[in-house]
Amino acid sequence: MDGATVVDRSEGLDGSAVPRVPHLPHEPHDPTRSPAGRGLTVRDVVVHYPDPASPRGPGTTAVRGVSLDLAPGEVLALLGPSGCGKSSLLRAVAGLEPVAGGSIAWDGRDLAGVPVHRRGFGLMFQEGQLFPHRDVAGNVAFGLQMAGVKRSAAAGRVAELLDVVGLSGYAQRPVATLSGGERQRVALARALAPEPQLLLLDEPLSALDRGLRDRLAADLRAALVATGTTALFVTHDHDEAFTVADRVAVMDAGRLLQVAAPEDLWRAPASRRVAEFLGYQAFVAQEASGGAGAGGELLAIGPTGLVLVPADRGPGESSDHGPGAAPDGPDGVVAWTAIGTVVRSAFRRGRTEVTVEVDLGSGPQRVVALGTPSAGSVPDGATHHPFAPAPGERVRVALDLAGCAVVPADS
Ligand SMILES: Nc1ncnc2c1ncn2[C@@H]1O[C@H](COP(=O)(O)OP(=O)(O)OP(=O)(O)O)[C@@H](O)[C@H]1O
Repeated sequence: MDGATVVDRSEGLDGSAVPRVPHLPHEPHDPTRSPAGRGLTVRDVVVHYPDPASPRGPGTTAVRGVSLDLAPGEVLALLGPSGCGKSSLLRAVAGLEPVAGGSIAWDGRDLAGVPVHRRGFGLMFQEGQLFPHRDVAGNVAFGLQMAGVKRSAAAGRVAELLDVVGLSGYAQRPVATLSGGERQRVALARALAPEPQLLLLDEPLSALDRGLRDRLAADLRAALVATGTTALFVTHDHDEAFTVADRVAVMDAGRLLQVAAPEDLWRAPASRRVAEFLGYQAFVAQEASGGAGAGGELLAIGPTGLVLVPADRGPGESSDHGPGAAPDGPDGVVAWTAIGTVVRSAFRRGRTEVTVEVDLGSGPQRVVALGTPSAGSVPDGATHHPFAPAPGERVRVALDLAGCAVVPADS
């Protein structure tokens, strides 16, 4: 490790300056949120896979007592790391996997024993699995034909759906000529066409490249909202979950950790594990950071929670915010600072992200701090280039509390 890294404790980590973070109440998980049992009701569901090599072995319990509700018209994302049980839960709701415990109901009707094709649910997977011998319209019309919808009525619905997914004019295109993103749009139109009472989507965008995923996630949300579709959406990508869903359910190791609207989840993660999964990059004991009366809590520092400040800027020159205030931007920087060593600088999305090795109280670690013009901008005619320090330079990082949250320390 780089011996040059130091903590400037005299300037706040253990001392005078007190970081103040708006402390939002954590939304408790309320499994009875759905009005009068309408929509999807999942109660204490367990999904267990026997060990194929040894039927008497312990097998794998993929879902461990999950309860959640999905109101009509709501889009809920199941978010969690690979192997946490998202797909198993989705498949159990679809009827593709038996439940080893608990119950799944739609509009108050228990679905135990109701086969997949009688649940009235639509499915869409990572690879849209289009019919290669049908054109775009033929693919979208498939579900309608299965449901006995007349050809003339189906044609109108197909045109409507192609419009919703942004593929007007594509009706006669052979699917082999489509890009990956266009194929997933067709798959979405096909899944929406029969107006499923619940649409189940399993990583529908994960086969696409990053930029396309971002665009399609927004379009997917628009299509679900425009058609009033109730949807359960599985993803391991929090950006995608936040873009598509009304509420996000975070899963880990078969259990549900927190269910909340994206903004609430981001501002008040219920535990360190949830915060880590959302991308909070560092955790500082409140005692160490000088938080008043904050025993048992951690300050969770998000991707925008650290900024660079000029090396000569002391705590006394920092902004002063009252308790509960939610500072944002460079003005939100408080006196809590530490000195570290630059590992690299990268200019991304219009800002400089500086990776700094620094000790925030629990040993040296790498964090990303945002360069701001106030950190030492370089005049260039009418414009200012953000400060981009070179590797090895010593810099001072400071908190931007608008990018931080408080989580329980023992979580
Ligand atoms: N058919 C199966 N037989 C045995 N074990 C299975 C089966 N399907 C999944 N599992 C196991 O159950 C656990 C949960 O898997 P699941 O696919 O539900 O997770 P996931 O969160 O959807 O993961 P990913 O994001 O990687 O798809 C994993 O340990 C997995 O190995």
